[in-house]
Amino acid sequence: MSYESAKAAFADWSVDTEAALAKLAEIPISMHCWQGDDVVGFEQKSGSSGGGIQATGNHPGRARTPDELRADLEFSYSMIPGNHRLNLHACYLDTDQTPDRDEIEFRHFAPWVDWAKDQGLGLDFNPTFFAHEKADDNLTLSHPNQGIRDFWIEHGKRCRDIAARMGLALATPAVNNVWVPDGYKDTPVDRMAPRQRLEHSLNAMMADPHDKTEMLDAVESKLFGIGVEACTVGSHEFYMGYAIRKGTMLCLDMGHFHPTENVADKLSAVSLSVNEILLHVSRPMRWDSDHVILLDDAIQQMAHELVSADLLGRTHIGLDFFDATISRTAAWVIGTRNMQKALLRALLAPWGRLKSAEDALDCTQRLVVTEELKDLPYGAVWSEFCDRMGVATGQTLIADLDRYSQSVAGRV
Ligand SMILES: C[C@H](O)[C@H](O)[C@@H](O)C(=O)CO
Ligand SMILES: [Mn+2]
Repeated sequence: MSYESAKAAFADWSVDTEAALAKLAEIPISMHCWQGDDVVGFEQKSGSSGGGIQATGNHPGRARTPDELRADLEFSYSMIPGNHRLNLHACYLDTDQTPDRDEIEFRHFAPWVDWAKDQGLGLDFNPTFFAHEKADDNLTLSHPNQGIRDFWIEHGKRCRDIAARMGLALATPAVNNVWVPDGYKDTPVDRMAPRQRLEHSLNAMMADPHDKTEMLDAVESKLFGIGVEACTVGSHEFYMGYAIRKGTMLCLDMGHFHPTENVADKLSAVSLSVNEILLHVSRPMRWDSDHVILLDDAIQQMAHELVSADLLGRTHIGLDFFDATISRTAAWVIGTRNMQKALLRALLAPWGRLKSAEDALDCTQRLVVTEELKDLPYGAVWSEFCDRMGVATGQTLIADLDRYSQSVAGRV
């Protein structure tokens, strides 16, 4: 179907496709660097990830250096319509030096900032509280040992400074998201002490104020991870309370709740108590497996909530998945485009009509309209968006993704 026919089909429902396309073009997605190299980083050190983050698979083409990762990212962004962001982890520093986590400085990330400026990308940042010998107990900011806590507090402080410098350099605030793997494999006798220690460490780490035009603090909860099945110190209730009391952003990772929970349902609820939300859009399969996101019901509901509840202005959309069984660049492209497709569908919904039916308790009308909308020609509007942005679709996209994947297959 042509775009003009699709436009007319949506106009029949009083939906303006041009307004939807204009809005979609303004929504940045923060693409996570760690899909490109299976969460390894560039520290020339080893250590287990901890907290249950684990990339599985051995598809060829893993980026081994910052230059390779940037080349893969450049290709991927060229396959994704719109202007987006990169979410960088602290273990992805780009330097010949080998600073420990409590020694990193902005200069160790300067090549990323220069590159981001050149590419017109915003940057977001994350301290790395895993894959380090001082995290091997699966305890960091809540560790009973003061020295280990201090080490991680210093890391966290430095990351906030680095993120703020990134935000300043790129004239767009960098979200600095804190996730720690802290927890216990078996049932602890004292759940209070580690939570008190985590609270004190976070307070110490975030004591220095930063301009919100440069850096925004976020905290990320988790239900459980492999190796910390019995207790996660930074649980949802812990961070929800912390974010409300301290005025930080709350990060909702779609893989960090019970598999039957609807994370989209949480958006309106938490938005009444926190100003801004960070999303880690992911696809948990039975557990926090971080599969590449599909255009499925969970993602669609997330997009619907963002649009229907008017939360796009105070939600930062980040992605969090890592699949090493498929082309890593294709994973980025497919996942990011799926997030955009879900947003487009939400932007093309006749919200006034749907909400009127609901307000009138006309659930039949709500259901029949919702189901009829599924037959509308979303694909034609998406193709138009990609055409206008000079980005491939369909067979051309598939061929381009395959060509790039083949070109990096020789990396060992
Ligand atoms: C690498 C990220 O920090 C990590 O995925 C974190 O966000 C998470 O979700 C841990 O399960
Ligand atoms: Mn996450």
